[in-house]
Amino acid sequence: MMTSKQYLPLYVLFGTCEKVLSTFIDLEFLQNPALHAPKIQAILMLAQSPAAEPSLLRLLPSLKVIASGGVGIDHLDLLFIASLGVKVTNTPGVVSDATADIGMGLLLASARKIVQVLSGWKLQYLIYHRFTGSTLGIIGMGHIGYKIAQRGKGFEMKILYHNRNRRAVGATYCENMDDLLRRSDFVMLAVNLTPETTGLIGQRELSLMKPTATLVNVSRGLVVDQDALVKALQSGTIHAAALDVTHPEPLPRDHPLLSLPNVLITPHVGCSTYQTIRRMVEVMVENARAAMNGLPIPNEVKSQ
Ligand SMILES: O=C(O)[C@H](O)CO
Repeated sequence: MMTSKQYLPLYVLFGTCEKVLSTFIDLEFLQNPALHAPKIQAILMLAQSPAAEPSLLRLLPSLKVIASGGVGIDHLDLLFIASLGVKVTNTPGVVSDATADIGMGLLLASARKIVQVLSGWKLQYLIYHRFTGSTLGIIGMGHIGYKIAQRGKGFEMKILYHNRNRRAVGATYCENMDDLLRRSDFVMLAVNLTPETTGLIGQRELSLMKPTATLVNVSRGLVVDQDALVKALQSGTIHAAALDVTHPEPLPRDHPLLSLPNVLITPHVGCSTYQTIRRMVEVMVENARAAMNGLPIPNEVKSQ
């Protein structure tokens, strides 16, 4: 049975999971982290937490590991952290089902305008583009992309995907992303945020999409050029967008994406189920413990 005292050398940067984490960590410890800084060997943080500042990390001479929850590690400066001799871990696979669920939920809600019609009869929203049997283009065929493809097949969708390499996923590979953009009724972004994927979808890419198409993003806000997206949605270049991620999060209240009638936005809740977060925290703790004890680390992320 774990007790919080065993975890005294952990310092937690809270994201949205305070309740779950507090079952593992002695909250009293957080009152005065500076006092404990020399003892801290591990930081647990969530993928959507603010970046771990170099100025903070330099204060922690005993730090061995940053155990990040979720799959994305774009909030971490891997090269700088490696230069401190500190390991980084994530929790791949744990978030895939829940994130794919949100992706499909957004897709379906957007296609059938479920949010727009919730409050009753609004004639302009009563006819939809079909969902079952349409073409779904997935950009990024990792764990999450794969789970989305499986769900799409349940809706009898034709599945296209674009990825750095071809995978045996029972879907049509588009080596050229433009080809996928031209052919898809729904485009789902499920890539990691890297320098190569930052701004992946801009004005040119949006102009290749069908005017009836919907863009769904469960990846990271920065994968899309948001100004270009606003223009594409206002001008009818594409039909709609459904976003679980934006940049920044949350968007400022006066951001045009928040008032467009053809946009649905959820607040980065892809992985937010009790079961996913609990498992995520368990894996974070397993990773942190392994690194702290010099054991093989289950999910180490190497800097390139
Ligand atoms: O990166 C992830 O896994 C999700 O965005 C959760 O933060």
